Amino acid sequence: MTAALPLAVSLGDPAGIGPEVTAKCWQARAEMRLPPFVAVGDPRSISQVSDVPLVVVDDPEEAIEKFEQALPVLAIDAEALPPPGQPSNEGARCALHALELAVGLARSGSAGAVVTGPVSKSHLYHVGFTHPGQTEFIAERCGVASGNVAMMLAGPTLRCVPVTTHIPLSSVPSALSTDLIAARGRAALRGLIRNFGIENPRLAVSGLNPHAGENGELGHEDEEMIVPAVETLREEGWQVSGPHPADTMFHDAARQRYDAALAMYHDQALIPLKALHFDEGVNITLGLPIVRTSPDHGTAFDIAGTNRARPTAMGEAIHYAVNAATRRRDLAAQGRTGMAIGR
Ligand SMILES: NC(=O)C1=CN([C@@H]2O[C@H](COP(=O)(O)OP(=O)(O)OC[C@H]3O[C@@H](n4cnc5c(N)ncnc54)[C@H](O)[C@@H]3O)[C@@H](O)[C@H]2O)C=CC1
Ligand SMILES: NCC(=O)COP(=O)(O)O
Repeated sequence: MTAALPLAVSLGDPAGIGPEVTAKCWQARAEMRLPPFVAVGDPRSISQVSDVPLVVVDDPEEAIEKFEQALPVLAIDAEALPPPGQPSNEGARCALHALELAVGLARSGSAGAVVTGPVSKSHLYHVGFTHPGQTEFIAERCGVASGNVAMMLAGPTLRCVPVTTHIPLSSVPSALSTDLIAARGRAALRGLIRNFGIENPRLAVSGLNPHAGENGELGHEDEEMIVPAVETLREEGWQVSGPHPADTMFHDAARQRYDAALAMYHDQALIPLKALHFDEGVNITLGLPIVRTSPDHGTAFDIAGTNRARPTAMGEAIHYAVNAATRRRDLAAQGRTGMAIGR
Protein backbone atom coordinates (compact mmCIF):
# COMPACT_ATOMS: atom_id res chain seq x y z
CA MET A 1 0.00 0.00 0.00
CA THR A 2 1.20 3.52 -0.65
CA ALA A 3 0.45 5.95 2.16
CA ALA A 4 -2.07 7.79 -0.04
CA LEU A 5 -4.40 4.85 -0.66
CA PRO A 6 -7.67 4.84 1.26
CA LEU A 7 -9.11 1.66 2.74
CA ALA A 8 -12.29 0.21 1.24
CA VAL A 9 -14.95 -0.52 3.86
CA SER A 10 -17.83 -2.63 2.53
CA LEU A 11 -20.97 -1.82 4.49
CA GLY A 12 -22.18 -5.41 4.78
CA ASP A 13 -25.90 -6.09 5.01
CA PRO A 14 -27.71 -2.74 4.59
CA ALA A 15 -30.26 -3.82 7.22
CA GLY A 16 -27.57 -4.63 9.77
CA ILE A 17 -25.33 -2.39 11.87
CA GLY A 18 -22.52 -2.13 9.29
CA PRO A 19 -23.70 1.26 7.97
CA GLU A 20 -24.11 2.64 11.51
CA VAL A 21 -20.70 1.56 12.83
CA THR A 22 -19.02 2.82 9.65
CA ALA A 23 -20.72 6.21 10.02
CA LYS A 24 -19.79 6.34 13.72
CA CYS A 25 -16.17 5.58 12.87
CA TRP A 26 -16.13 8.44 10.36
CA GLN A 27 -17.69 10.75 12.95
CA ALA A 28 -15.03 9.78 15.51
CA ARG A 29 -12.20 9.68 12.92
CA ALA A 30 -10.07 12.22 14.79
CA GLU A 31 -10.34 10.74 18.28
CA MET A 32 -10.06 7.18 16.93
CA ARG A 33 -7.11 8.29 14.74
CA LEU A 34 -8.53 6.57 11.68
CA PRO A 35 -6.96 6.84 8.22
CA PRO A 36 -9.07 7.87 5.21
CA PHE A 37 -11.49 5.19 4.05
CA VAL A 38 -14.22 4.92 1.48
CA ALA A 39 -17.49 3.17 2.29
CA VAL A 40 -18.75 0.76 -0.37
CA GLY A 41 -22.49 0.13 -0.41
CA ASP A 42 -25.85 1.85 -0.62
CA PRO A 43 -25.53 5.41 0.74
CA ARG A 44 -29.21 5.33 1.72
CA SER A 45 -28.41 2.55 4.20
CA ILE A 46 -26.22 5.08 6.03
CA SER A 47 -28.67 7.98 5.73
CA GLN A 48 -31.48 5.97 7.30
CA VAL A 49 -29.47 5.45 10.49
CA SER A 50 -27.15 8.46 10.66
CA ASP A 51 -27.00 12.11 9.71
CA VAL A 52 -23.29 12.17 8.86
CA PRO A 53 -22.59 14.09 5.62
CA LEU A 54 -21.95 11.78 2.67
CA VAL A 55 -20.17 12.40 -0.60
CA VAL A 56 -20.58 9.95 -3.44
CA VAL A 57 -17.27 9.35 -5.20
CA ASP A 58 -16.42 7.53 -8.42
CA ASP A 59 -12.91 6.60 -7.49
CA PRO A 60 -11.29 5.76 -4.12
CA GLU A 61 -8.62 8.40 -4.80
CA GLU A 62 -11.25 11.11 -4.39
CA ALA A 63 -11.87 9.83 -0.87
CA ILE A 64 -8.54 11.16 0.35
CA GLU A 65 -9.31 14.79 -0.42
CA LYS A 66 -12.96 14.62 0.65
CA PHE A 67 -12.60 12.49 3.79
CA GLU A 68 -12.30 15.38 6.22
CA GLN A 69 -15.53 17.03 4.98
CA ALA A 70 -17.81 14.03 4.46
CA LEU A 71 -17.90 10.25 4.50
CA PRO A 72 -16.96 9.17 0.94
CA VAL A 73 -19.16 6.42 -0.53
CA LEU A 74 -18.73 4.34 -3.65
CA ALA A 75 -22.41 3.83 -4.32
CA ILE A 76 -24.15 0.55 -4.95
CA ASP A 77 -27.89 0.95 -5.05
CA ALA A 78 -29.93 -1.89 -3.60
CA GLU A 79 -32.93 -2.87 -5.76
CA ALA A 80 -35.14 -2.25 -2.74
CA LEU A 81 -33.46 -0.85 0.35
CA PRO A 82 -34.45 -2.86 3.43
CA PRO A 83 -35.25 -0.90 6.60
CA PRO A 84 -32.83 -1.41 9.51
CA GLY A 85 -33.35 -4.75 11.21
CA GLN A 86 -35.33 -6.27 8.34
CA PRO A 87 -32.97 -8.35 6.22
CA SER A 88 -34.04 -9.31 2.72
CA ASN A 89 -32.71 -10.97 -0.39
CA GLU A 90 -32.28 -7.54 -2.04
CA GLY A 91 -30.19 -6.44 0.91
CA ALA A 92 -28.07 -9.59 0.70
CA ARG A 93 -27.45 -8.97 -3.02
CA CYS A 94 -26.40 -5.41 -2.25
CA ALA A 95 -24.01 -6.69 0.44
CA LEU A 96 -22.52 -9.15 -2.01
CA HIS A 97 -22.00 -6.48 -4.69
CA ALA A 98 -20.34 -4.23 -2.13
CA LEU A 99 -18.06 -7.05 -1.02
CA GLU A 100 -17.13 -7.87 -4.61
CA LEU A 101 -16.33 -4.25 -5.42
CA ALA A 102 -14.35 -3.62 -2.23
CA VAL A 103 -12.25 -6.75 -2.76
CA GLY A 104 -11.69 -5.77 -6.39
CA LEU A 105 -10.45 -2.35 -5.31
CA ALA A 106 -7.90 -3.91 -2.97
CA ARG A 107 -6.82 -6.48 -5.54
CA SER A 108 -6.31 -3.86 -8.22
CA GLY A 109 -4.30 -1.63 -5.89
CA SER A 110 -6.94 1.13 -5.83
CA ALA A 111 -7.52 0.58 -2.11
CA GLY A 112 -4.87 -0.17 0.50
CA ALA A 113 -6.89 -2.91 2.18
CA VAL A 114 -10.44 -4.13 2.52
CA VAL A 115 -12.47 -4.02 5.72
CA THR A 116 -15.73 -5.91 5.44
CA GLY A 117 -18.91 -5.04 7.29
CA PRO A 118 -21.06 -7.85 8.68
CA VAL A 119 -23.24 -9.91 6.36
CA SER A 120 -25.99 -12.39 7.10
CA LYS A 121 -24.75 -15.76 5.96
CA SER A 122 -28.20 -17.29 5.70
CA HIS A 123 -29.44 -14.43 3.51
CA LEU A 124 -26.37 -14.67 1.31
CA TYR A 125 -26.98 -18.41 0.93
CA HIS A 126 -30.55 -17.60 -0.18
CA VAL A 127 -29.25 -15.48 -3.06
CA GLY A 128 -26.86 -18.14 -4.34
CA PHE A 129 -23.70 -17.48 -2.33
CA THR A 130 -21.91 -20.83 -2.31
CA HIS A 131 -19.04 -20.05 0.06
CA PRO A 132 -19.24 -20.74 3.80
CA GLY A 133 -18.34 -17.11 4.53
CA GLN A 134 -16.62 -14.00 3.24
CA THR A 135 -13.24 -15.52 4.11
CA GLU A 136 -13.54 -18.28 1.54
CA PHE A 137 -15.14 -15.95 -1.03
CA ILE A 138 -12.23 -13.51 -0.79
CA ALA A 139 -9.70 -16.34 -0.92
CA GLU A 140 -11.25 -17.53 -4.17
CA ARG A 141 -11.28 -14.02 -5.64
CA CYS A 142 -7.58 -13.76 -4.76
CA GLY A 143 -6.78 -17.14 -6.31
CA VAL A 144 -5.78 -18.76 -3.02
CA ALA A 145 -7.02 -22.26 -2.11
CA SER A 146 -9.34 -21.97 0.86
CA GLY A 147 -7.25 -24.52 2.80
CA ASN A 148 -4.30 -22.15 2.68
CA VAL A 149 -6.00 -19.16 4.26
CA ALA A 150 -6.85 -18.87 7.93
CA MET A 151 -9.58 -16.95 9.72
CA MET A 152 -7.90 -15.33 12.70
CA LEU A 153 -9.89 -13.59 15.42
CA ALA A 154 -7.63 -11.23 17.31
CA GLY A 155 -8.03 -9.18 20.45
CA PRO A 156 -5.59 -7.53 22.85
CA THR A 157 -4.76 -10.73 24.78
CA LEU A 158 -5.78 -13.56 22.46
CA ARG A 159 -5.48 -14.59 18.82
CA CYS A 160 -7.42 -17.67 17.69
CA VAL A 161 -7.65 -19.53 14.40
CA PRO A 162 -10.31 -22.21 13.85
CA VAL A 163 -9.31 -25.03 11.49
CA THR A 164 -12.90 -25.50 10.32
CA THR A 165 -15.15 -22.46 9.99
CA HIS A 166 -18.83 -22.35 9.08
CA ILE A 167 -19.94 -25.97 8.93
CA PRO A 168 -22.29 -27.94 11.15
CA LEU A 169 -20.68 -29.26 14.33
CA SER A 170 -21.60 -32.79 13.26
CA SER A 171 -19.42 -32.37 10.15
CA VAL A 172 -16.32 -31.22 12.02
CA PRO A 173 -14.64 -34.60 12.69
CA SER A 174 -14.90 -35.70 9.07
CA ALA A 175 -13.78 -32.29 7.77
CA LEU A 176 -10.60 -32.42 9.85
CA SER A 177 -7.44 -34.01 8.49
CA THR A 178 -3.77 -33.88 9.39
CA ASP A 179 -3.07 -31.97 6.17
CA LEU A 180 -5.76 -29.35 6.83
CA ILE A 181 -4.70 -28.84 10.46
CA ALA A 182 -1.06 -28.42 9.36
CA ALA A 183 -2.05 -26.05 6.52
CA ARG A 184 -4.08 -23.82 8.82
CA GLY A 185 -1.28 -23.93 11.39
CA ARG A 186 1.23 -22.84 8.75
CA ALA A 187 -1.05 -20.01 7.59
CA ALA A 188 -1.45 -18.88 11.20
CA LEU A 189 2.30 -18.97 11.88
CA ARG A 190 3.16 -17.13 8.68
CA GLY A 191 0.47 -14.59 9.46
CA LEU A 192 2.00 -13.97 12.88
CA ILE A 193 5.31 -13.16 11.19
CA ARG A 194 3.94 -11.22 8.25
CA ASN A 195 1.09 -9.31 9.84
CA PHE A 196 2.16 -9.00 13.46
CA GLY A 197 5.96 -8.91 13.12
CA ILE A 198 6.48 -11.83 15.54
CA GLU A 199 9.75 -13.36 14.34
CA ASN A 200 9.50 -16.73 16.09
CA PRO A 201 5.82 -17.29 16.69
CA ARG A 202 4.45 -19.88 19.11
CA LEU A 203 1.31 -21.78 18.18
CA ALA A 204 -0.75 -23.78 20.69
CA VAL A 205 -2.94 -26.42 19.07
CA SER A 206 -6.12 -27.57 20.77
CA GLY A 207 -7.50 -31.06 20.91
CA LEU A 208 -10.92 -31.88 19.51
CA ASN A 209 -12.35 -34.08 22.23
CA PRO A 210 -12.68 -33.47 25.98
CA HIS A 211 -9.22 -33.58 27.61
CA ALA A 212 -7.69 -33.86 24.12
CA GLY A 213 -9.08 -37.39 23.92
CA GLU A 214 -7.87 -38.63 27.34
CA ASN A 215 -5.27 -40.92 25.74
CA GLY A 216 -7.77 -42.26 23.24
CA GLU A 217 -10.46 -43.07 25.81
CA LEU A 218 -12.62 -40.09 24.73
CA GLY A 219 -12.05 -40.08 20.98
CA HIS A 220 -9.30 -40.87 18.49
CA GLU A 221 -9.01 -37.71 16.37
CA ASP A 222 -6.56 -36.10 18.79
CA GLU A 223 -4.01 -38.91 18.49
CA GLU A 224 -4.69 -39.85 14.89
CA MET A 225 -4.92 -36.42 13.23
CA ILE A 226 -3.82 -33.64 15.53
CA VAL A 227 -0.64 -35.18 16.97
CA PRO A 228 0.77 -35.87 13.46
CA ALA A 229 -0.09 -32.31 12.37
CA VAL A 230 1.76 -30.88 15.37
CA GLU A 231 4.75 -33.14 14.58
CA THR A 232 4.73 -32.07 10.92
CA LEU A 233 4.85 -28.40 11.86
CA ARG A 234 7.61 -29.01 14.41
CA GLU A 235 9.66 -30.88 11.80
CA GLU A 236 9.35 -27.78 9.61
CA GLY A 237 10.97 -25.79 12.40
CA TRP A 238 7.94 -24.06 13.90
CA GLN A 239 7.34 -23.70 17.65
CA VAL A 240 4.15 -25.66 18.10
CA SER A 241 2.66 -27.25 21.22
CA GLY A 242 -0.32 -29.51 21.76
CA PRO A 243 -2.78 -30.93 21.35
CA HIS A 244 -3.94 -29.16 24.51
CA PRO A 245 -7.28 -29.77 26.21
CA ALA A 246 -9.32 -26.85 24.88
CA ASP A 247 -10.91 -26.07 28.24
CA THR A 248 -7.59 -25.25 29.92
CA MET A 249 -5.75 -23.34 27.20
CA PHE A 250 -7.48 -19.97 27.41
CA HIS A 251 -7.06 -18.87 31.03
CA ASP A 252 -4.74 -15.93 31.79
CA ALA A 253 -1.57 -17.89 32.51
CA ALA A 254 -2.07 -20.29 29.60
CA ARG A 255 -2.42 -17.43 27.13
CA GLN A 256 1.07 -16.20 28.03
CA ARG A 257 2.55 -19.36 26.50
CA TYR A 258 1.54 -18.81 22.88
CA ASP A 259 1.05 -16.13 20.24
CA ALA A 260 -1.98 -17.79 18.67
CA ALA A 261 -4.23 -20.72 19.43
CA LEU A 262 -5.27 -23.13 16.68
CA ALA A 263 -8.71 -24.54 17.50
CA MET A 264 -10.54 -27.30 15.70
CA TYR A 265 -13.89 -25.61 15.14
CA HIS A 266 -15.64 -22.24 15.10
CA ASP A 267 -16.98 -21.98 18.64
CA GLN A 268 -13.87 -23.49 20.24
CA ALA A 269 -11.98 -20.44 18.92
CA LEU A 270 -14.61 -17.72 18.95
CA ILE A 271 -16.19 -18.26 22.37
CA PRO A 272 -13.00 -17.39 24.30
CA LEU A 273 -12.20 -14.51 21.93
CA LYS A 274 -15.64 -12.93 22.16
CA ALA A 275 -15.90 -13.56 25.92
CA LEU A 276 -12.66 -11.64 26.41
CA HIS A 277 -12.75 -9.06 23.63
CA PHE A 278 -16.18 -8.73 22.00
CA ASP A 279 -15.93 -4.95 21.61
CA GLU A 280 -12.48 -4.88 20.09
CA GLY A 281 -12.19 -8.23 18.30
CA VAL A 282 -10.96 -8.20 14.71
CA ASN A 283 -11.39 -10.93 12.12
CA ILE A 284 -8.33 -11.14 9.86
CA THR A 285 -7.94 -13.36 6.83
CA LEU A 286 -4.37 -14.66 6.81
CA GLY A 287 -2.71 -15.99 3.69
CA LEU A 288 -4.11 -13.50 1.18
CA PRO A 289 -2.15 -11.26 -1.19
CA ILE A 290 -4.31 -8.38 0.10
CA VAL A 291 -5.10 -7.26 3.64
CA ARG A 292 -8.67 -8.07 4.73
CA THR A 293 -10.14 -7.45 8.14
CA SER A 294 -13.60 -7.24 9.66
CA PRO A 295 -15.10 -6.49 13.07
CA ASP A 296 -15.71 -9.72 14.99
CA HIS A 297 -19.42 -9.07 15.49
CA GLY A 298 -22.31 -9.85 13.17
CA THR A 299 -25.21 -7.92 11.67
CA ALA A 300 -26.97 -7.37 15.03
CA PHE A 301 -30.36 -7.01 13.33
CA ASP A 302 -31.92 -6.83 16.82
CA ILE A 303 -30.45 -3.35 17.43
CA ALA A 304 -30.05 -2.01 13.88
CA GLY A 305 -31.54 1.46 13.54
CA THR A 306 -31.62 2.12 17.29
CA ASN A 307 -28.28 3.96 17.50
CA ARG A 308 -27.00 1.42 20.04
CA ALA A 309 -24.26 -0.19 17.92
CA ARG A 310 -20.77 0.30 19.34
CA PRO A 311 -18.22 1.14 16.61
CA THR A 312 -15.12 0.02 18.53
CA ALA A 313 -14.59 -3.32 16.78
CA MET A 314 -15.00 -1.65 13.36
CA GLY A 315 -12.48 0.98 14.47
CA GLU A 316 -10.04 -1.75 15.50
CA ALA A 317 -10.58 -3.54 12.17
CA ILE A 318 -9.69 -0.32 10.32
CA HIS A 319 -6.64 0.23 12.52
CA TYR A 320 -5.46 -3.30 12.09
CA ALA A 321 -5.93 -3.12 8.30
CA VAL A 322 -3.89 0.04 7.88
CA ASN A 323 -1.15 -1.23 10.18
CA ALA A 324 -0.89 -4.56 8.36
CA ALA A 325 -0.92 -2.88 4.95
CA THR A 326 1.77 -0.42 6.04
CA ARG A 327 3.88 -3.23 7.40
CA ARG A 328 3.60 -5.13 4.12
CA ARG A 329 4.51 -2.04 2.15
CA ASP A 330 7.58 -1.48 4.33
CA LEU A 331 8.68 -5.10 3.98
CA ALA A 332 8.20 -4.93 0.21
CA ALA A 333 10.31 -1.77 0.08
CA GLN A 334 13.08 -3.79 1.74
CA GLY A 335 12.57 -6.61 -0.77
CA ARG A 336 11.20 -8.90 1.96
CA THR A 337 7.94 -10.80 2.29
CA GLY A 338 8.01 -11.21 6.05
CA MET A 339 8.26 -14.96 5.70
CA ALA A 340 11.24 -16.92 6.92
CA ILE A 341 13.17 -18.76 4.18
CA GLY A 342 11.91 -22.31 3.74
CA ARG A 343 8.69 -21.67 5.53
N1 LIG B 1 -18.13 -10.81 9.72
C1 LIG B 1 -19.39 -11.14 9.49
O1 LIG B 1 -19.89 -10.90 8.42
C2 LIG B 1 -20.18 -11.82 10.55
C3 LIG B 1 -21.50 -12.07 10.31
N2 LIG B 1 -22.27 -12.67 11.25
C4 LIG B 1 -23.69 -12.82 10.91
O2 LIG B 1 -24.42 -11.99 11.77
C5 LIG B 1 -25.72 -12.54 11.97
C6 LIG B 1 -26.12 -12.38 13.41
O3 LIG B 1 -25.23 -13.13 14.23
P1 LIG B 1 -25.29 -13.17 15.81
O4 LIG B 1 -24.80 -14.49 16.22
O5 LIG B 1 -26.63 -12.72 16.30
O6 LIG B 1 -24.18 -12.15 16.30
P2 LIG B 1 -24.15 -10.58 16.38
O7 LIG B 1 -22.73 -10.22 16.65
O8 LIG B 1 -24.78 -9.97 15.20
O9 LIG B 1 -25.03 -10.18 17.65
C7 LIG B 1 -24.87 -10.79 18.93
C8 LIG B 1 -25.36 -9.83 20.02
O10 LIG B 1 -24.39 -8.80 20.20
C9 LIG B 1 -24.98 -7.52 19.94
N3 LIG B 1 -23.99 -6.75 19.17
C10 LIG B 1 -23.27 -7.18 18.11
N4 LIG B 1 -22.47 -6.21 17.68
C11 LIG B 1 -22.68 -5.15 18.46
C12 LIG B 1 -22.13 -3.82 18.50
N5 LIG B 1 -21.19 -3.41 17.63
N6 LIG B 1 -22.60 -2.96 19.41
C13 LIG B 1 -23.54 -3.34 20.30
N7 LIG B 1 -24.08 -4.60 20.33
C14 LIG B 1 -23.66 -5.48 19.42
C15 LIG B 1 -26.24 -7.79 19.14
O11 LIG B 1 -27.18 -6.76 19.32
C16 LIG B 1 -26.68 -9.13 19.67
O12 LIG B 1 -27.42 -8.97 20.83
C17 LIG B 1 -25.66 -13.97 11.45
O13 LIG B 1 -26.45 -14.04 10.31
C18 LIG B 1 -24.21 -14.20 11.08
O14 LIG B 1 -24.09 -14.90 9.87
C19 LIG B 1 -21.78 -13.05 12.47
C20 LIG B 1 -20.46 -12.81 12.77
C21 LIG B 1 -19.56 -12.17 11.84
N1 LIG C 1 -18.04 -15.91 13.07
C1 LIG C 1 -17.12 -15.25 12.22
C2 LIG C 1 -17.74 -14.92 10.95
O1 LIG C 1 -18.90 -15.21 10.74
C3 LIG C 1 -16.94 -14.22 9.94
O2 LIG C 1 -16.89 -14.97 8.80
P1 LIG C 1 -16.44 -14.39 7.40
O3 LIG C 1 -17.70 -13.99 6.72
O4 LIG C 1 -15.51 -13.29 7.64
O5 LIG C 1 -15.81 -15.55 6.74
